[in-house]
Amino acid sequence: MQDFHHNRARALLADAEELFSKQDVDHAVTQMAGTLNARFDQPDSEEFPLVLGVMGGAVVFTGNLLPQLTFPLEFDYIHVSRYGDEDRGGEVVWKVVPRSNVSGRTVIVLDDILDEGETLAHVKQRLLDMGAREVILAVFADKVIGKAKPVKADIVGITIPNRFVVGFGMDAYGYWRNLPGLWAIKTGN
Ligand SMILES: O=P(O)(O)OC[C@H]1O[C@H](OP(=O)(O)OP(=O)(O)O)[C@H](O)[C@@H]1O
Ligand SMILES: Nc1nc2[nH]cnc2c(=O)[nH]1
Repeated sequence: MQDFHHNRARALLADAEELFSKQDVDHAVTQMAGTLNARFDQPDSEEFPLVLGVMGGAVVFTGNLLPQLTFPLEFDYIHVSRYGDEDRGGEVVWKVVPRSNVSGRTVIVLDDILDEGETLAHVKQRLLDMGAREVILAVFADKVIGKAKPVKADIVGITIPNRFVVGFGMDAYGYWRNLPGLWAIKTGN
């Protein structure tokens, strides 16, 4: 069993291509933090935004971004999945829904990737329905898919080509969320 996973994970990576190095990724996250700090770290600002990480893919992005934010905030998470262990999206499945603390708040949603946009469109709508005053979508990677998306990110770290990527929290078949850079895999493995 363990051999199977080792072999499959290694084969996946052997066929993959690094698109963004750890340095590229770090630089992009720091730029995103700068954008958020420019809005929320103001001397006379009384805003106290709620930052929501979208688990599981956003776990690494969230962990890297949060210590670079310099303003008072509340952190919480939601858990939504639509890909599971597949490389194609399906139905949006809520595993942990937003808590009632979103009502009346400015909510900053952190997610690893905006692909077809279905996940974040659902997330944004649910937060607005629950009474969020403003929803800011901050995505680490925005994929160029050649067609319109149901939602647009407000803050983007990197723009990536239309390939299935792993690393920096993103997985293929459950593998390689732990890679520090971003790699494109061959799909259909
Ligand atoms: O724009 P979309 O096409 O909807 O895809 C984007 C979503 O896909 C990934 O989640 P996934 O369903 O793989 O769950 P995970 O975060 O647990 O990996 C990613 O974390 C985004 O939330
Ligand atoms: N790991 C991963 N998850 C995704 N969810 C939507 N697009 C992607 C992608 O390219 N990679």
